[in-house]
Amino acid sequence: MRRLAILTAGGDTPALNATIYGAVTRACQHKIEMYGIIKGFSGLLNPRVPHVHLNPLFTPIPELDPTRGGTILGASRDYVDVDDSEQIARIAERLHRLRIDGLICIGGDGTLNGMQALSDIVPTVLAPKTIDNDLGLNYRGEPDEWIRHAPHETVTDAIIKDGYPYTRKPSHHRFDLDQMVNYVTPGFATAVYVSASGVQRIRTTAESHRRIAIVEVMGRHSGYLALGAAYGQPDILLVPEHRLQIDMLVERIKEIYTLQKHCVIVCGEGIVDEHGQELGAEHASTDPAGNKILSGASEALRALLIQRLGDDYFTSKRRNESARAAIFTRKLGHTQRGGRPILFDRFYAAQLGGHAVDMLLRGMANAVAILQYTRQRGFFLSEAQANDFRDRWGYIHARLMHPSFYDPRSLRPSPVGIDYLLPIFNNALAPDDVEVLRTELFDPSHLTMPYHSVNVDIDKRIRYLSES
Ligand SMILES: Nc1ncnc2c1ncn2[C@@H]1O[C@H](COP(=O)(O)OP(=O)(O)OP(=O)(O)O)[C@@H](O)[C@H]1O
Ligand SMILES: O=P(O)(O)OC[C@H]1O[C@](O)(CO)[C@@H](O)[C@@H]1O
Repeated sequence: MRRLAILTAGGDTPALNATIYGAVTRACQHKIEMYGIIKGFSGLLNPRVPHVHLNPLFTPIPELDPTRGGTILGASRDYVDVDDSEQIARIAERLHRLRIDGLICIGGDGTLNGMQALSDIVPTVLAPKTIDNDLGLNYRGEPDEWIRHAPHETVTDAIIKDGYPYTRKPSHHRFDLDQMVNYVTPGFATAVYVSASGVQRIRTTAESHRRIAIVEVMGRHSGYLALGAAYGQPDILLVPEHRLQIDMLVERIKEIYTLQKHCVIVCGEGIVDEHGQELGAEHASTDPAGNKILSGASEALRALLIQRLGDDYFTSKRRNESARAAIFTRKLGHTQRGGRPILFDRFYAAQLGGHAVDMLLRGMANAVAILQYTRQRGFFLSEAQANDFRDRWGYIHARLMHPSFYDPRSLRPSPVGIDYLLPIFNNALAPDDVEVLRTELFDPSHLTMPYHSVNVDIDKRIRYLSES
């Protein structure tokens, strides 16, 4: 292989540049040229295929800094239509003219779905990323448990994908952490770091003003991020994999509020009510990939609590605030996806990027570089076939957090959930992750110099395929 291409698709994460860096470093060692495709799949849909040579003279370009969050290549959620054979033929022709021998897509479950069409025309592998930690399997064979229903069938608890409602058969699998496929994905650790810090900061106001804070974290239908936010010591944690038991929740809040005069609740953005309906789904819209944009779980929960607790509850506690004033929400939002990646993400993202290059060199295609963990071996790199992630209809589902990670009675992580988190976070931070704050944030030049975006420098490096 003489020349590879790499792209970043889906939402950004702090570890994308680190993955690109790992892939480029490995490519340099093998004297392979690496072209970065601009803005994910949309770069391939563009007849001029905007791209950047990432390692001229087999040296990584200086803009490629593994500690810089996001992606210097840009990302998008544009769609390669598997059924549009003409579009795919055009992409094949463009890659051929660019003399690309293999492609690395950095992305999550959506990217893996979108990669299928490409792997038929050029050897393609996925290097995983996502803050949601939903790319992977809790155990091999998990995709076979999905049931696809007729497009317009009304089914409770269904997740709608590509127009089809999907539900899960009850699982009889005996879960063991060692069997997870892709234990954790680069991007997740940094997002947890931000979420946990956010929870701690928001508690200050709740505690001082005797309020109930509801902190909403991302993750779509998967509760990993909410689970990880437990490091910020919220009083209550709500995850999408367990239906909300409102009576129990209200009782628990009262107990906590009576004791400590405030309460901090973390909720995943995809939490569901007693009937399996998403709490914040009223305002849902869709992006081109068909992902629901989940909005408003925390606001919907707040409305429920205002109604259930009422002003009287707070008056009885000798507060002169209404329930409306005493219960507030904060979405941590895109802060979870931004900024410098912490050590765990930086290191394993780079390893996975390098591994993706090795996989292509070994002749693998339509495959995924994965990060495995067992109690005996610790973390190690491996690979899986994309088909291992597909259900019987060929669809790759986002991994849900295994329900055993959560204790629905205490509304906290279960012992299994704690065992899951510990290996990731025991040594996740490096001294420089903390030191950087001390040395860089209050740099006096920040007050006088405008922000210099890496996009400006990358723009000067972009080349195009001639249209002739
Ligand atoms: N079923 C599908 N078929 C073809 N392309 C898809 C499909 N699902 C998603 N894609 C494309 O894959 C890319 C990434 O998908 P998506 O936006 O779901 O993010 P992701 O890879 O799951 O990562 P994250 O969830 O972390 O943002 C997008 O460009 C999207 O259009
Ligand atoms: O950046 P956008 O398009 O608002 O997407 C937000 C979604 O992307 C993710 O950050 C990653 O999939 C989700 O957690 C979240 O629901």
